Amino acid sequence: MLKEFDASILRDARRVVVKVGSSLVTNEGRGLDEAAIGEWCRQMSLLVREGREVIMVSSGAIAEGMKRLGWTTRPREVHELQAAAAVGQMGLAQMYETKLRENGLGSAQVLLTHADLADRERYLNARSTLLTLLKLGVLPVINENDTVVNDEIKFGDNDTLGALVANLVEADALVILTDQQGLYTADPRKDPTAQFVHVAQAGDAALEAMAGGAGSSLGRGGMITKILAAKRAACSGASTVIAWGREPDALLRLCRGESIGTLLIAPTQKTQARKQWIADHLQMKGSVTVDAGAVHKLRSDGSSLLPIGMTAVEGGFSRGDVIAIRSDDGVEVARGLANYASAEARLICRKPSSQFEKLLGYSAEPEMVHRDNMVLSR
Ligand SMILES: Nc1ncnc2c1ncn2[C@@H]1O[C@H](COP(=O)(O)OP(=O)(O)O)[C@@H](O)[C@H]1O
Ligand SMILES: N[C@@H](CCC(=O)OP(=O)(O)O)C(=O)O
Repeated sequence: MLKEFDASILRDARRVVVKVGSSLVTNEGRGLDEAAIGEWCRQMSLLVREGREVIMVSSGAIAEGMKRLGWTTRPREVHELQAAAAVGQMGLAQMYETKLRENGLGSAQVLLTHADLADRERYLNARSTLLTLLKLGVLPVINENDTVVNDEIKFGDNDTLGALVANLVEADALVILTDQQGLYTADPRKDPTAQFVHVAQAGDAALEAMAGGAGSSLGRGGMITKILAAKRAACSGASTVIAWGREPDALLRLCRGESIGTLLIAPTQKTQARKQWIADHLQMKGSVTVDAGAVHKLRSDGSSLLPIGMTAVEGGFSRGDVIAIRSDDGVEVARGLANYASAEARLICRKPSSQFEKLLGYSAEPEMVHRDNMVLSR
């Protein structure tokens, strides 16, 4: 196990996903905790003002819905849980909107399902929307779209959703705020001798043995889903901090480089992780051939691939598929995520972006493959 809490990880993080659990958000089910939500919103707005990009993943819809409906025990029927989520989500969105606005920040509600992130096209759409919101200086507040999912396809707990969002937007860090100071060697509610874990490597199997289930009937996952979320976030190079949500100024202090909570360090760097994922694609559904000028731009200038440099489109692929980029002698120059399906790519091949709207009926990205989603082949 690692000993040093590397405070520079959070200090240097530009893009951060913050996740808060149901019990914190709803004050153990007593109703939306206005003061706590206000505090997180104040801190997040200060972070945005200093140039960081922040996304919030907030639970609490079901717990708040139960409170508003006067239900004291969690229903077992899925449609009742879904109804509670629909009621509670109104309050949640309203509260975040109000508190962020009070702090001078715009907000946006994004409700996602597993199917949205499993489908390549919807995945890319969700990604583009979130990145656009960040660029606009608006803070996205995400929850699972509980009303349309059933048990088999649910994320279930928002720790997993937080990690998937961190992967989706390639965040530098995931901060999971909960009702404990962080990870202990055993559930501190059950084992008073449990020791605090300051730092460890995300994905270390020993952590999974320490973590138990949820501490209250409101939380879904407990510590185990947080440990697994850290492992998942690490796949795209994001490190995770698990910290107490009521720790004064926790978010600000973490981003100033203070050691708070448990840090689970991603073993691979962000860009390396993403490029590795692209490079590892053995089977590609298609390719594009590019002219000598485009080859030079990709290899020497670090440019994205624009359709004007393409001379042919081979195979059938969808938006979001990994495709090969080849020179006219068939040698693979690079590979990356296609912004356009093959049928559309054929329409805009050799064309400048000014003509895309006329050719496609809509205007979208100027790049066929963006540099961030591309890795050069050796
Ligand atoms: N090893 C552990 N260290 C800390 N907390 C643990 C551990 N194992 C289980 N837990 C429990 O996990 C709970 C936090 O998870 P959960 O109730 O799902 O919260 P949230 O709503 O914040 O996601 C804690 O209150 C604690 O009882
Ligand atoms: N989407 C659900 C959250 C599920 C849940 O309980 O998550 P968590 O409290 O983070 O373990 C809701 O808003 O009620």
